Amino acid sequence: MSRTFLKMNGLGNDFVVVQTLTQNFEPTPEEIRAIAKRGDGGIGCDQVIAIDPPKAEGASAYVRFWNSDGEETGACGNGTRCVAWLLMQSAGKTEVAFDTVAGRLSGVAAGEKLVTVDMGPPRLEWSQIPLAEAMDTARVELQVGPIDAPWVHTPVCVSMGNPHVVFFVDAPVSDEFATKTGSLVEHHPLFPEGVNVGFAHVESRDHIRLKVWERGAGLTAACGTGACAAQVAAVRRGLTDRKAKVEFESGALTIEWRESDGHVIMTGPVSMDFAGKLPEAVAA
Ligand SMILES: N[C@H](CCC[C@H](N)C(=O)O)C(=O)O
Repeated sequence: MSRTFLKMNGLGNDFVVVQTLTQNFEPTPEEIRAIAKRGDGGIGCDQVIAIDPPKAEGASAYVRFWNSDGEETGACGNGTRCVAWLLMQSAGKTEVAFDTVAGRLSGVAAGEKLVTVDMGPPRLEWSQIPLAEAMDTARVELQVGPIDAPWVHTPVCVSMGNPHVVFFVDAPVSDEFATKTGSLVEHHPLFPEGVNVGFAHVESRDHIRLKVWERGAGLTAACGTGACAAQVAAVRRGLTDRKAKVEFESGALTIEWRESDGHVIMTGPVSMDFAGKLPEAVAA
């Protein structure tokens, strides 16, 4: 049975979205890698997303995310905006709720191909990131080898349903630095499930410049959950107000760590690139 897909992106962080109306999409890690591969017969993307039929009352779908390395992840902010937009478009609605591994998310239309998503509350406990039990010191100096790091502070760890570590740096970092450092930290023993690595430069109390090395996907053009994590970390450090623009080289998201309920609200664009059919080999 052939499956169609939609190629979408949020600020250049790109996705192959498979919408299954009946039979759930149950790809193997190899099939995900084959889809995500750029060139050589692959479609090419940072994450693969499955929109499956809902499993619970009140949800329009059950959504899963896989990184290009084939591993499933609990959250994907830019992908969540794209899914919310798709579901609202197909239902002719301006709001939607759907379930993910990390819980129920809700989205509302915020303008032409602009979506606001409630990403839920950040998880800040050691065990929720998760961090390795063995290292229970409050201040963990990540010894990541001889790196001419322009960063200032001990990193801050935040989960948005997926693990993030945020380094505050005193100048925006290069792709080369983010790649060298991010790939070292991604599999550091402090993070038993791996980690997404953000490098945040605080420009002002409502503006952060961010670059993210993503777990299982590498350097991406933008990272929605990374933007949420960076803003939560900056508020915790007293560096930004509750609402800020989090800017990537490809564009910006508005992130608010809402005072009233502690939820993180993300607003940003979605783009539809093209539609296609999955190669037979992975269309099972
Ligand atoms: N690009 C996604 C993040 C994917 C996170 C993934 N790399 C993980 O393993 O958690 C975003 O917009 O939030």
